Amino acid sequence: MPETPLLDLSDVSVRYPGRRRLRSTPALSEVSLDVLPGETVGLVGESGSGKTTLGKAVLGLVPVGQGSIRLDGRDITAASGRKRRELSRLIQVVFQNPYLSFNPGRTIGQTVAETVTVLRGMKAPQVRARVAEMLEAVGLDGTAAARYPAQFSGGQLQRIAIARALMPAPRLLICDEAVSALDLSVQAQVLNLLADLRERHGLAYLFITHDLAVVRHIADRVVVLRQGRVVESGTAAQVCEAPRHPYTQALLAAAPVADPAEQARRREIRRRLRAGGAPAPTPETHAERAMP
Ligand SMILES: Nc1ncnc2c1ncn2[C@@H]1O[C@H](COP(=O)(O)OP(=O)(O)OP(=O)(O)O)[C@@H](O)[C@H]1O
Repeated sequence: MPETPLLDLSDVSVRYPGRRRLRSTPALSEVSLDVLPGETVGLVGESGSGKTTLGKAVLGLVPVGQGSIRLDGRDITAASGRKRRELSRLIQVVFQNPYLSFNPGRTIGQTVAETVTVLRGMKAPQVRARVAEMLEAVGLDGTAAARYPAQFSGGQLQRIAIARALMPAPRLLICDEAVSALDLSVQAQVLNLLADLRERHGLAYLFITHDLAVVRHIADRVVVLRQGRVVESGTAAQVCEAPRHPYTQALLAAAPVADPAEQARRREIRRRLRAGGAPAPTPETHAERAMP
């Protein structure tokens, strides 16, 4: 029997209020995707394609106009109240900018503790022990709890944001451009940390990014969004190395890369796309070479 998806979106459409109904395009149109337990699904697309809106729909932050969202088989499309609080425990999110994710006047320990205090009603000694455990899980020592955000680098703050998200023992982590603000070497460290946490905690990820190199590195499967619609999906290797849809090919060709040979290949792909011909993807992945 096929495994029940942890997250299952079926024909989900979202339209923001205030947009002119007849003339505007919805932010999401009939999007279907699923994430299996312990799986990493990359969601890619250029700016405005609807990636964040999809994450918000899963988190219940925007209303779903049509379609359904199921978590572990339960319909959560319009969950509210107690059910929504339970879901908040199971689905956590890490955002792009670690500097905006923290209150500068609160210690790291206070900030990391927030989710369990709110969601699980834990007592103080349990909370302190769990904070120390989670900080250690992301590679920081216990003294970090007493310090303030300004005393940490961007990469360390993103580790702390991940520790905070792990506090209530979620099953799904939505990473919305979670490594985009970090420079390449720090990015690689955080990606490795996420892969390691997945092994140890059986976490599943919905990994939202505009960066196909990152997705190639971390995802099992990739879904490509364009103007709120899924244009392509498949394994990370297939989508990143032999994309079928011209939009995915263009995304790949636009991704920055340091290697001159790869740059030449990209120029050729762009030239062919402009000329209306089919680009010829090579089996060699530039994405791996782009990662340190
Ligand atoms: N609060 C909002 N009100 C109205 N329209 C919105 C709102 N948020 C997003 N949109 C619109 O919905 C569409 C999808 O936006 P969304 O932020 O989901 O895209 P994205 O792929 O995450 O882009 P980015 O990578 O720039 O964050 C865009 O046309 C955007 O302008």
